[in-house]
Amino acid sequence: MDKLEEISQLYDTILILDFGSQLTHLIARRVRELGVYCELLACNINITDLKFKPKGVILSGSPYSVYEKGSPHVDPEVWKLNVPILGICYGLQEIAFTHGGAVECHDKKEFGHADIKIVEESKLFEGISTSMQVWMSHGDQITKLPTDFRVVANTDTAPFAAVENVTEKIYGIQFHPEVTHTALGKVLLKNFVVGICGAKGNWTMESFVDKEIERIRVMVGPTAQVIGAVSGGVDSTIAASIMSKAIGSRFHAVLVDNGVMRLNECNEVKKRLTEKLGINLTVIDAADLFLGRLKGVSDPEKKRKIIGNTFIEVFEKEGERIELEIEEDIKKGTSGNRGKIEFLLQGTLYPDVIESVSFKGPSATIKTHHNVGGLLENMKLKLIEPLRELFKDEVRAIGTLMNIDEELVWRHPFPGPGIAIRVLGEVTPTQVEIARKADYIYIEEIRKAGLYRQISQAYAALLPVKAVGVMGDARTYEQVIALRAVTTTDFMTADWFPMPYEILKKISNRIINEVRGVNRVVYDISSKPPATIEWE
Ligand SMILES: Nc1ncnc2c1ncn2[C@@H]1O[C@H](COP(=O)(O)OP(=O)(O)OP(=O)(O)O)[C@@H](O)[C@H]1O
Ligand SMILES: O=c1[nH]c(=O)c2[nH+]cn([C@@H]3O[C@H](COP(=O)(O)O)[C@@H](O)[C@H]3O)c2[nH]1
Ligand SMILES: NC(=O)CC[C@H](N)C(=O)O
Ligand SMILES: [Mg+2]
Repeated sequence: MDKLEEISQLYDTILILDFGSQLTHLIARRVRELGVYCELLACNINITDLKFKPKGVILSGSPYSVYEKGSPHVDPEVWKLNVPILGICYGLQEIAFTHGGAVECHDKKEFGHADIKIVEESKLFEGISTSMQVWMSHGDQITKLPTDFRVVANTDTAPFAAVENVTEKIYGIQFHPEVTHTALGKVLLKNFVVGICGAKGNWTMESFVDKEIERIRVMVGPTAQVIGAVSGGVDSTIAASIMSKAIGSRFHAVLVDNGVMRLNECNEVKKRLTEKLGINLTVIDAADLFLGRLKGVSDPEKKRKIIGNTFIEVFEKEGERIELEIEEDIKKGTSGNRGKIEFLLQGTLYPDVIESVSFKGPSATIKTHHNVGGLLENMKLKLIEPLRELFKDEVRAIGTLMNIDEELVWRHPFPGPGIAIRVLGEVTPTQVEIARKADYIYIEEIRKAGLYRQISQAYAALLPVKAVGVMGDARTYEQVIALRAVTTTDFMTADWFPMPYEILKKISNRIINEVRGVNRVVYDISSKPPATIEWE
């Protein structure tokens, strides 16, 4: 493999092994916040398959019990890596269980806040006084410490709240430093990652962009070409800018108009990408194809699958068209340094990757994200995903660094299946038009009120119900628009936004007056979970 192919070969990397805890991605967030690069992989990977030598390893928590049949365990090779290892909760229990200690279900469970007493000096607790408030979530406990380990901290109910074997460089804590409820959790993680592992905090977005451009150039080589799925969303736009900087006109950006984009979206995206970013974007009008296939379909999952598959089809066709064009040029000798299309660019982010690394396979399917990753299996193109290792806020930081318009960088995410999953029930051109107009007014008013940046995502959905109203003294029997606005950092959980009444009043008035077919507007006050951000 080329030396530049893996980001993990360029930065000091902490390896996080995931045992399936809901909190594992937070460990990754916290380590990245320290400026240290980390990768999250399934707990049962073969250590010999690792493409890099980590500076340290963190073992996550888990819903399982180490002693239960079928519970997940690490490849024992991990203990021979000779780098520091930190076990968190289940991770600690895994250390005890595999090193001759004992773990049992305990009648005193600890959920929530606890105070630990630090009873021994330890590098892990450097800069932290003799006690610390932590957040616990466990029902099992170590009942026998392996030999050569010592207790560093305890609580009234957990005698082994923190343990270590300094010679073997193995550390374990029963509490969760990755959650903000453990106030000094970040200090502890820094002590481990920087102090004990010696990882350099050189994971900055400046260095990332330069190295990524260089990595892409090496990967693509001097003549190959790249086709890119670009939606105008922040992820694919920034991926496209990086690609364009790396290989210039050998990059072909393609936007598919699937007939369920927002009002004026395709034109605006084309304008923005061409004028502001110098990216050559082809818009393919496939609206009729998509809407034709969606006719008569009201099941949300079916809609998503139809759209996902049609995306692939349209994309492949466009790839073939560009290929033919290039072949002609090659025959005529006018291709310059243009070779064949060998790569496909996508705006995939790390959360998408994380969802598929769990040791027990992807978590329960709640929604099939129209995932262009599905292209992988039967495509001859190799994938390039420059942002695959990044979280959304890191992508936004890159956008700011690259001087990309603030408006674009802070754009609310827009799902690939677009308005089709915001028109509940059957998607017809008329229904799409109603939702589109209402959405436009909604977002316009949010912007006017200066609230756009405070909200993480907002949109209007069209409900498949009719309600009675009275307009101009006449009875109406029309549809209902639901307004959704949420705040969130990671889009995995979200709160509904407390929209000021005055603004709601204005929006409701405008939608009912300006959008034919709507006589009621409601505001969605459900958080995620139990609801989700999109209605379908
Ligand atoms: N209409 C489209 N045309 C071409 N590619 C698309 C389209 N919609 C989505 N994609 C592709 O699917 C990927 C995933 O979509 P997603 O909405 O998650 O990301 P995004 O649109 O780049 O950013 P954002 O999350 O901010 O909307 C995009 O990065 C892009 O590669
Ligand atoms: O590109 C996408 N393709 C999809 O199929 C898709 N489904 C949901 N989303 C976006 O994901 C975030 C979480 O949405 P949910 O709470 O509805 O699952 C929100 O930001 C949603 O807009 C999608 N994005
Ligand atoms: N949060 C965890 O890792 C819990 C580990 C184990 N399931 C317990 O209850 O103790
Ligand atoms: Mg999008």
